[in-house]
Amino acid sequence: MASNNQFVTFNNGQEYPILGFGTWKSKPGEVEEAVKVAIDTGYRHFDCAMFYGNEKEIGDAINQKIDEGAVVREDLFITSKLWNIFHQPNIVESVLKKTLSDLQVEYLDLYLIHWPMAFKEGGLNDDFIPKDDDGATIEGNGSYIDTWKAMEELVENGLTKSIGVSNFNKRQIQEILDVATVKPVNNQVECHPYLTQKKLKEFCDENGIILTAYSPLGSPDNPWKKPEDPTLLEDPKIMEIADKYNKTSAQILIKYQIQRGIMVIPKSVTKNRIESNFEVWDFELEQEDIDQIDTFDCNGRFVHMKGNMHFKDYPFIDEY
Ligand SMILES: NC(=O)C1=CN([C@@H]2O[C@H](COP(=O)(O)OP(=O)(O)OC[C@H]3O[C@@H](n4cnc5c(N)ncnc54)[C@H](OP(=O)(O)O)[C@@H]3O)[C@@H](O)[C@H]2O)C=CC1
Ligand SMILES: CC(=O)C(C)=O
Repeated sequence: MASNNQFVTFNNGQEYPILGFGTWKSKPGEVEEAVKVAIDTGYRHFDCAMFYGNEKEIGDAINQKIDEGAVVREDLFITSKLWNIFHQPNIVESVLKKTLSDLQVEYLDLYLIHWPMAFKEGGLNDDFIPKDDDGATIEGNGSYIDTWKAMEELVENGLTKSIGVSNFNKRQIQEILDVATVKPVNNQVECHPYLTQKKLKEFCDENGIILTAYSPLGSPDNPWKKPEDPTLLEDPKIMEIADKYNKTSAQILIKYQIQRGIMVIPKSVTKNRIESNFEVWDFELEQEDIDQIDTFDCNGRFVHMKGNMHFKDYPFIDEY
């Protein structure tokens, strides 16, 4: 099944599977089994983050599969992300080394700055969301430009093959490009039919940066979801297209991104969903259906971190 994988090529020549496996909200206790099922299904690209609190269990799953001979390390493409309290350059390498130790691997394939905005600086044992007495997140002094310079050293030291960013807007990416000696290969952002990221994609295409679509199914288990929020997977217009191809809504949402050349990382801890989300290689959406899905854009964001809107590097004030 793994042979069905389709790859993108980064600006540094590294190839990466276009379809990956999300792990946010996958609890310790369930994520280990989910990752093992995913590897058996054929997924080779795993999207992780220290913030998700489950890298140790993901590492256990990966290593069990390596030990039993199902895969070798070189078959896998593992992404992780540097959290917002770790922007100070002198701590970046030790934070990555903690992720490597939890994932039980010698190197990452892709390491991202998780958000452009910095929270109050902390260490590995500190709260990931530092709060003041009123319960508001405390902003930090970090600058993503300085952080980027420390990220470049990780590539030079062989700790990660590629580096990139996540949740960065056009202006913030341009600032990185202006100083980079190692170019970002990837910007991971929320992306689905309600937020197609057309303009950001055009800018990234022009600069050789591949987008990854997070929350591609509309993140129905998102902790900030309100009852009145639309459920993308049940959108009648998506369901109609799914019926036309005899596919599920999830498969249409995943294939939509693949045909746009966008990496896509749906999350599931449910065996039959993990499997069916990977069964997207035997059909092609017609261009008229892709064009129609493009028209569903309504700047609909599920992961907005609105509580941090006043931070100097909050990314979602700019148009894109
Ligand atoms: N860089 C960043 O800041 C961010 C990165 N991410 C990354 O992107 C990944 C995906 O995004 P996420 O927000 O988790 O949301 P998704 O859009 O992937 O949706 C996940 C939800 O959809 C359900 N689901 C999965 N497959 C199906 C299916 N075939 N039919 C019906 N329901 C289904 C899952 O349920 P169940 O698990 O119960 O099966 C879960 O509730 C994350 O896990 C994370 O790795 C996400 C947000 C922010
Ligand atoms: C889910 C995630 O990656 C966030 C909120 O940063």
